Amino acid sequence: MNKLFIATKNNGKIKDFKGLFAKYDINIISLLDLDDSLPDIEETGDTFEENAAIKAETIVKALNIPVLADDSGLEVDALNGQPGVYSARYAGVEKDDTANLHKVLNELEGVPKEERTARFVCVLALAHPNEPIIFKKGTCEGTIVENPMGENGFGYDPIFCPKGYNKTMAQLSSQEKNEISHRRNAMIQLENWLKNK
Ligand SMILES: O=c1nc[nH]c2c1ncn2[C@H]1C[C@H](O)[C@@H](COP(=O)(O)OP(=O)(O)OP(=O)(O)O)O1
Ligand SMILES: [Mg+2]
Repeated sequence: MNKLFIATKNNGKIKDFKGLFAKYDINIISLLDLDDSLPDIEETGDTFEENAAIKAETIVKALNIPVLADDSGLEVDALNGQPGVYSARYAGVEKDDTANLHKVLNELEGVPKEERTARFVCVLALAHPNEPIIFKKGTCEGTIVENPMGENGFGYDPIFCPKGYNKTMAQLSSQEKNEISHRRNAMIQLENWLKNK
């Protein structure tokens, strides 16, 4: 079976990718499968593309294998696109999903439903040793609800209602999320690019 290394430590992303890659019979491996010999990767970029490139290229250099990386986040229109690239550390502490989503809800207190539009963004970077890196982007439009609902998914899923749905992303099954998500839409772009290469 073919293997693909994804430069992430996020279990939620890994679960999404396992679903998205299932039809290809590709075995997903990630930073969670390595011992702690690699230092933590600092995401110092100002854009999703920069951070995705940092993650992918760091691991290509370390392991000399092809690597896929995902940098993603939530853009809230009433907050001028915040938390954006800072989504994982919006409330200050790195990767505290609950604190992060409550900060968004607090910032949006009193903002009426029609002004609570937002989107998830996912930039995938595919890097090979000695080849140019490629980027593909996917989005998923929706609105921010008033109270967290649902237990599935990760991150901001409990407060994000995808357009055309009456429930949050965390109330969808992982299969349903994978039919509409920003990650899936970026994957479609990547698949099309690889097919026509
Ligand atoms: O499908 C999603 N459903 C809900 N929330 C999501 C999703 N996709 C990204 N997000 C949020 C989580 C985190 O707050 C930030 C990603 O930050 P980001 O740096 O790309 O990922 P991360 O630090 O969790 O893992 P890693 O860098 O090891 O891949 O956006
Ligand atoms: Mg990160």
